[in-house]
Amino acid sequence: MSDTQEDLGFLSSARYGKDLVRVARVVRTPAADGKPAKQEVVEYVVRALLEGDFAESYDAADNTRIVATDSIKNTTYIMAKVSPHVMTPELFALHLGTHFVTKYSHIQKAHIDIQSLRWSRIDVQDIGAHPHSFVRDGDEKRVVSVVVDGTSTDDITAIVKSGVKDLLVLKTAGSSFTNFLRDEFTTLPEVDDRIFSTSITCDYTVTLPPNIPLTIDNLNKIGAEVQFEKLASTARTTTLEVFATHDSASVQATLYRAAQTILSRASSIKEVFYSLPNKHYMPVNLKPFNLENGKGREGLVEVFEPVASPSGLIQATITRK
Ligand SMILES: O=c1[nH]c(=O)c2[nH]c(=O)[nH]c2[nH]1
Repeated sequence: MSDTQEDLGFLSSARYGKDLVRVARVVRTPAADGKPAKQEVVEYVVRALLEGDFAESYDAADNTRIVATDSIKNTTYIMAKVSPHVMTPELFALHLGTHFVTKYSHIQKAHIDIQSLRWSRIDVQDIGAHPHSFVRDGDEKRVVSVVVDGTSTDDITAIVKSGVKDLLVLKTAGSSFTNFLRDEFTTLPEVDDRIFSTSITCDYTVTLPPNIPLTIDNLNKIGAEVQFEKLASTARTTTLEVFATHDSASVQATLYRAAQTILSRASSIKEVFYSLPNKHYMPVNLKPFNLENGKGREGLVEVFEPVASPSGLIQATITRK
């Protein structure tokens, strides 16, 4: 199709960048003051997308203001080498995003998403946590989503969301589902005992300190004030604790309780979003084999068929009042 065709639409939004940039960073601390040498590693999957004044690359095939996605990828690797904040994904994302909007005057916003994969230290008998050997500790990822906005002529601003995804949990008691709407479309029996399993996605929105302007030089101060690692640990631990201990009337009610508990434990979190698939475990009918598989309170179900699909999907955002 020719570019001389009449435009019927206008470019109402656009962003571009590099996705799935995989980078691992090792930090080595030599032995000193009687302490043994230690190494740390992070492994990230980064998406960096830019917004700005480059409409002409779409509507006039003019690339002169396009920072190549290849350069965006290179920037990610360079930052992984030079950024003092690389080991904390929120600060690394803020560094990368602030870099793009300050270096290029025609770039207004940077959307930086990072998934941090789990490398946990290997526990060795008689040694404890190994100084430089790690194990992939499950599918769970720590996720960070940062939008750095340099549109204003005043301060640069940012929205920082953090959380987890693919955190798979299951409980074999303490979950029921009763009193739901019944009509001619309903076949689901009420159950006062069931398996509750979900793969947790949680995103919480962090309030950045209003008195510290967002600049690359201020990232240390911002990090010290917000304590992103502590927030991540609070959100994860609280999510798991509430899942384990809440007497669940529904996925909805447990989601709500977990979010409220996070808000009560972390004053710098202003909003919590959860996405919880209800991964169904169906009781297997063993009657054809003259076997009981649960009946009433006395005989609880013992054999289940885990069902991959369909699943329920329960989502909500709880915002601090
Ligand atoms: O916790 C639940 N919430 C629902 O909305 C629902 N719907 C359903 O069929 N089972 C469940 N479980």
